[in-house]
Amino acid sequence: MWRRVTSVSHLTFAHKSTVNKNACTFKCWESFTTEIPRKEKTTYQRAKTPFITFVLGGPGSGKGTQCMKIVENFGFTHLSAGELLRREIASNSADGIMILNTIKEGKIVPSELTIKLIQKEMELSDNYKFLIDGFPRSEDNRKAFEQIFGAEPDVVLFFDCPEDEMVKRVLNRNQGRVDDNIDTIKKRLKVFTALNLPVVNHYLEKGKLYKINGVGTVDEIYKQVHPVFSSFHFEQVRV
Ligand SMILES: Nc1ncnc2c1ncn2[C@@H]1O[C@H](COP(=O)(O)OP(=O)(O)OP(=O)(O)O)[C@@H](O)[C@H]1O
Ligand SMILES: O=c1ccn([C@@H]2O[C@H](COP(=O)(O)O)[C@@H](O)[C@H]2O)c(=O)[nH]1
Ligand SMILES: [Mg+2]
Repeated sequence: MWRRVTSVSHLTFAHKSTVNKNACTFKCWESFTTEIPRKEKTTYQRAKTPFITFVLGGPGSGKGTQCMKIVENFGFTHLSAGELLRREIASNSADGIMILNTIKEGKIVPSELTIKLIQKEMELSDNYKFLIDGFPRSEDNRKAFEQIFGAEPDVVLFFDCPEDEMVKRVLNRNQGRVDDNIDTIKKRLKVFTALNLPVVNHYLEKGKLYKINGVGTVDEIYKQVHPVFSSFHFEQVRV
């Protein structure tokens, strides 16, 4: 069993690629001063450091669907940024109307607001493995996250899917989302190309990107995803 601490203003992430080591002010885990080599046989649970995965891809590329399978197999906590924003709208928060209008337009909510919601969920969680789905959506999002958390992600998954397939899936989704209509989808695709692809390229250049072919059945796609996480030797929930 590992120990949690309640205040971390004096602590830092024991993270390989820390950007701003003193920026982490949220409740997290006792950190080690020695660096943990990636993919060694030691489990990350013993390492007690947050393991952060960004899950990227266009609208309808299958991020949420694959996240469910990763949770099931590797015990991650799934944080969908879009879902957190929709929850904020539903709770009639002060920012609700602004978030709703932004989502209807397929635009991006200010970074600090989204990061605040993600940070709150991470604080509430006892887990150390996080899937952050649909974030960062822009270079501004990415830089703000790295500044505030003082850390970069360990893994970035990118679901690569043709636009016509993504449009088809979103229009068939049937979950009553205000942005699942052809007008908003077109806007979201433009925003994805203009603002999200630069983030994908950034992590490609950093060697952190795992590009997954997002076409095929859910299980066929997951076959590409599973080895990404098994290579880290987590204590698996289910094989
Ligand atoms: N491989 C697949 N083949 C066919 N349909 C799929 C596949 N993966 C997911 N879907 C379906 O496509 C729709 C979109 O998938 P999902 O919600 O996982 O995408 P997403 O990337 O999270 O989208 P968004 O960014 O809009 O939240 C869902 O209805 C889902 O059931
Ligand atoms: O980091 C984020 C994530 C999402 N948004 C807004 O929400 C919608 C829906 O997001 P999904 O990931 O598809 O659920 C997205 O189009 C953005 O408008 C955001 O602003 N920032
Ligand atoms: Mg989703």
